[in-house]
Amino acid sequence: MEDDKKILEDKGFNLQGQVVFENYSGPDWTNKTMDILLQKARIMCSDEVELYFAGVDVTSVHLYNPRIELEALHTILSFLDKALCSGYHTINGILHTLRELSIKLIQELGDKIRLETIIVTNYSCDKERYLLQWGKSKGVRSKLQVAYVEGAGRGAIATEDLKVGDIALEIPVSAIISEELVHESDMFPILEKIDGISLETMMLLWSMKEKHNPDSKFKLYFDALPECLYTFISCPIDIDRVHATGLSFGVNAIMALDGTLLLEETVQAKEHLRTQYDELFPALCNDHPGIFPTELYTWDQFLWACELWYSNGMKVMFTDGKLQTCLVPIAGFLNHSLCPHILHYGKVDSATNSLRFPLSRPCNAGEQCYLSYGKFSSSHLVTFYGFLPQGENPYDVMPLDIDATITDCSKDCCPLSSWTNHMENLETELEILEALRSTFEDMLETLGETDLDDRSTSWDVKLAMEFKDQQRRIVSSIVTSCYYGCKLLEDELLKK
Ligand SMILES: C[S@@+](CC[C@H](N)C(=O)[O-])C[C@H]1O[C@@H](n2cnc3c(N)ncnc32)[C@H](O)[C@@H]1O
Repeated sequence: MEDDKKILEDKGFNLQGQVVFENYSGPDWTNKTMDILLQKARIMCSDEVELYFAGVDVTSVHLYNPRIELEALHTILSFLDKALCSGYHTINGILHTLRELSIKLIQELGDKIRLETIIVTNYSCDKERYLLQWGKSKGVRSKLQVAYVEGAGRGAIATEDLKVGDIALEIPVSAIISEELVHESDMFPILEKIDGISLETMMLLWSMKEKHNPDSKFKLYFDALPECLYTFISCPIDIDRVHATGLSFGVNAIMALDGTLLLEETVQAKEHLRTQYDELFPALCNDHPGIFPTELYTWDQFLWACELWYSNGMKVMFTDGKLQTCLVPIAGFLNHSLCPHILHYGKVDSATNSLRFPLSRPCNAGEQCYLSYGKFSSSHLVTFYGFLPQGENPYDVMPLDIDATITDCSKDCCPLSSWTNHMENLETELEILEALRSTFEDMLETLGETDLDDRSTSWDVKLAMEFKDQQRRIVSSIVTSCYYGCKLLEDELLKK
């Protein structure tokens, strides 16, 4: 927030929340004004990391990821809508023109980034249809239907042309799986006595049993979940492994991750879960066999539930201000995209007591409607969701240990002429860039070559190899940038 403020001030923007429409003349007035609004909105919509990477050129459209562009346009649209509602009639015409332009820009952005969805027609969607019918009977309103889509299991498809602001889906609170259910269950009095147990773990244990309850209110929800998460067989759309995450990677996939940081991440995450499981079981089954039947609380079932909650859990803010991780039937069919249709969701609307999923960009009938799961790196998406998003992920991270022993000239050098100072700075930069190049070259070597013959048909090995390929491409482009950076600096130093 402080960074946002500073950059806005540096760029000469007014921080009091007021927007001054400068008196541009000529036909380009609307475009120029929109440009200024966009520059401001891009900064407001960027977080600390995004601002850091955008650097001095924060307002340039080229450095921005489409999600920020969409957020920025959407912020402007909301601002214009609010202004129009507040009834400053003298400038209504201007506001309407700007509003039309922002809608047009959102549409154009959507056209640029549209992902092709291939619907797989030879799979029955009966269970999903039953769930939708159940939803309707519980007051769910939906402009989406469910279909199998290539590469992602099920997906939500728009049944009609949806505009910005339309509500694609509305789920009443009574149809959401939340903590309330565990509180009402017979396991709560036992679980609440366990030191340090979180409500999320309680929900997880509740869902492991509820999934087998023939009288469950959420039976159709559990029935529509993929049966088996550990099918490492070849399957064109990997239906059976939807919700299987990096946590169920087999030995070959783990081996394929060698040289990547994801290896450590998945191993550690799994170890953490195993410890958590061992702390609870078999003790709970032994002490309360009626409530925790041994056959429902195996390690495999525990891992299944963890994967379900990681890949389908949604943070919901209820009207009392409490934030809970919930399972939201039907909304759980929405897949993730780096520039989704639905950006803002998760807060229960107090007027309707429902969770609404409004569109931030249009979605045509027949098109897959995407949600944002959050600003996650590819390694996080692989570990906790079991997929790699299409396109370049601006949230990918590459943690680095920087050796702080590289000479810092600025501290102990005596005052120098500006030319000498400039040259010394260049030398330091060259030294740093060379050190970075060598670090990334080592990393590239550790990642090794792709052995195409090794590509197995199992989903986990394929995913691990894809991830490694992607890491290799990122590291290799960093090495190339460092190489050209060094060359530029060397040329500059030769002018000495
Ligand atoms: C909330 S569910 C979404 C619906 C899911 N496709 C299904 O069939 O139930 C999350 C899971 O969907 C899959 N998924 C979501 N977005 C995806 C994407 N962009 N590409 C591939 N798989 C995706 C992953 O398996 C993820 O764990």
